[in-house]
Amino acid sequence: MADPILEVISLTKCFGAIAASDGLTFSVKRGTIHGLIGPNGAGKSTAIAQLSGELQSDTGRVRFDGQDVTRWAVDKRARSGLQRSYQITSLLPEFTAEDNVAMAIQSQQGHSFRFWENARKDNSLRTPSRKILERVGLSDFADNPAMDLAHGQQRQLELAMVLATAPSMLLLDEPMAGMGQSESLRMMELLRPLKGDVTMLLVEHDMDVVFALADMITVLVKGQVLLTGTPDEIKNHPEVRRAYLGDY
Ligand SMILES: Nc1ncnc2c1ncn2[C@@H]1O[C@H](COP(=O)(O)OP(=O)(O)OP(=O)(O)O)[C@@H](O)[C@H]1O
Repeated sequence: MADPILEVISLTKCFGAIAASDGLTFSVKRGTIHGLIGPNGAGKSTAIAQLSGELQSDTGRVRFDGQDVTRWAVDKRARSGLQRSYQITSLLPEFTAEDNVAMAIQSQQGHSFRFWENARKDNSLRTPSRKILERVGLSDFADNPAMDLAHGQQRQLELAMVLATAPSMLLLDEPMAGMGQSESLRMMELLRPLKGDVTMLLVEHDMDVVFALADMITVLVKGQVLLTGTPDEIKNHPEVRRAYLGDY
């Protein structure tokens, strides 16, 4: 069995009287897709924000790749390989798909965009950018401005930008949100082969997607872990069915 790349130990975050995360404990094995599911308000987004470093936890610990990252800021966690997916809002709409990826590579290398016109001609950025666009199925759209891409393609571009930073683990908060069925299927087919190279923690409301992709699933209810198990264990667990899945 693969070793855990991420260990979440008694993680807690309160907003006033609400314990959005209440003693979360689970671990994610390296090279797997791990689903994080639960009803609305269960604390999934809060957990993702605590893991990415956007939210400081009240108590508990996060260990990533053998290091205690509990007090690390977002940037430091990202540089160590623990990355949250980009949001469409971080795309530069007037720049081409390739430019957006090249800038993500450049920012990972710690450069500024000051000499962007020169960087655009730089093969050390162009070649990997093209490769990453190919990996997310956007080769034919490399020269299109991001704003001209369809919604699903913009989500593919977000994925390309986060892959440009060479993450070892991705925190994906509803990567299929706002997508139609065919776009969602496409995204699934893009995520699946990344497994192995990139460990993924996947928050997703679409249970078909979660059950198709995840190796293990953690169910949250009211800020607490109800159960961690394989998709079959989760599907067939009476308490999970009662609390969340209903007649799925
Ligand atoms: N910034 C905040 N201030 C106050 N309460 C918050 C804040 N963020 C989250 N909460 C509360 O914490 C609880 C967990 O919210 P969270 O958004 O993490 O749940 P979720 O499982 O992601 O929900 P959803 O599936 O609806 O996105 C909810 O009761 C929510 O109202």
